[in-house]
Amino acid sequence: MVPWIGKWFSYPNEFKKAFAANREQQRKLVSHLKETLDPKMCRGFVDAFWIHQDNLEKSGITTSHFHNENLLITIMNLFVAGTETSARTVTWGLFLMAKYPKIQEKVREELSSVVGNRQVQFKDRTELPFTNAVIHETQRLTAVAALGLPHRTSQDITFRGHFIKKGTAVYPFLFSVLSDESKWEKPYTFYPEHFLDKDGKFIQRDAFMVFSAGRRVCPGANLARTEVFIFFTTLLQHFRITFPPGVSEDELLLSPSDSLILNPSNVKLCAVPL
Ligand code: HEM
Repeated sequence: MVPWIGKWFSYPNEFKKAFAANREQQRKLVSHLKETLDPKMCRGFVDAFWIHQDNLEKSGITTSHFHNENLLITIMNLFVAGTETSARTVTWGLFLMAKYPKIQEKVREELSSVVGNRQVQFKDRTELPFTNAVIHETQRLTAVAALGLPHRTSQDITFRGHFIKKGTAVYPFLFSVLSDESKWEKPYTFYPEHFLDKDGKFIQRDAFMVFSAGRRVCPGANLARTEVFIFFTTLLQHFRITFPPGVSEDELLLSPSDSLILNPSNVKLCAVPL
């Protein structure tokens, strides 16, 4: 189902090297922030972490989770989980707008009639059902985090007739629910109508699980929804997204490049100012 995943295991050294380089980059960033820390002026998450750690140490608590290793890993998690996912969702959205110019025009018309020339705000979403449906459909079809993250079974369990031993790593393969033929009218087609009722009103769908579900559902989902909505709509307000000259719409394939967070292959798009 996901043949590219084999490559991750074929090149473990490449993976380890990339991880080590990333870690070194974050370490430098954190050291710089520590050197320039002013406890009276908190600049963000890392400063808040240091200040809290310092307070705990001053009160004699040395066994908390606020230690350097946790800080580094948390920052790496936030960068990986919080930037690639949202950025690639917007990239896919623009890619699909180039591939489906009539849908792009319909989004722009809705934006123009509801928002006009002012800056889009997240609360406008309720008045923009078609645009909202296009963004949801982009996320459904392209499933940037198709594989979810690994979980581990906390006990022996039999699931749909399959015995799974305690401690087994399991992946919530989200692409399966996002393309389930019993849930979606046209699972493999870009079809914003999946999220619209017959009167053109936006509808939520239970099978829309791009952020996974349950206790480990993506904690950044609300931030991601806001970011994706604001970036996508603002770009479409100001630019027409087209293919580069000489590239036909058929050449823009929906198959993603090999990666844990799925990205369109070899995309080059033009943003023409309006
Ligand atoms: C379109 C954007 C995003 C998508 C599609 C997405 C999707 C996901 C998915 C599928 C998971 C795995 C959940 C599971 O284990 O079952 C996850 C986990 C996570 N996401 Fe997101 N995410 C997005 C944006 C963000 C943002 C903006 C942040 C934070 C700034 C974030 C932070 C995290 C973290 C920290 C986890 C791990 C949670 C844990 O291990 O319990 N994500 N995300």
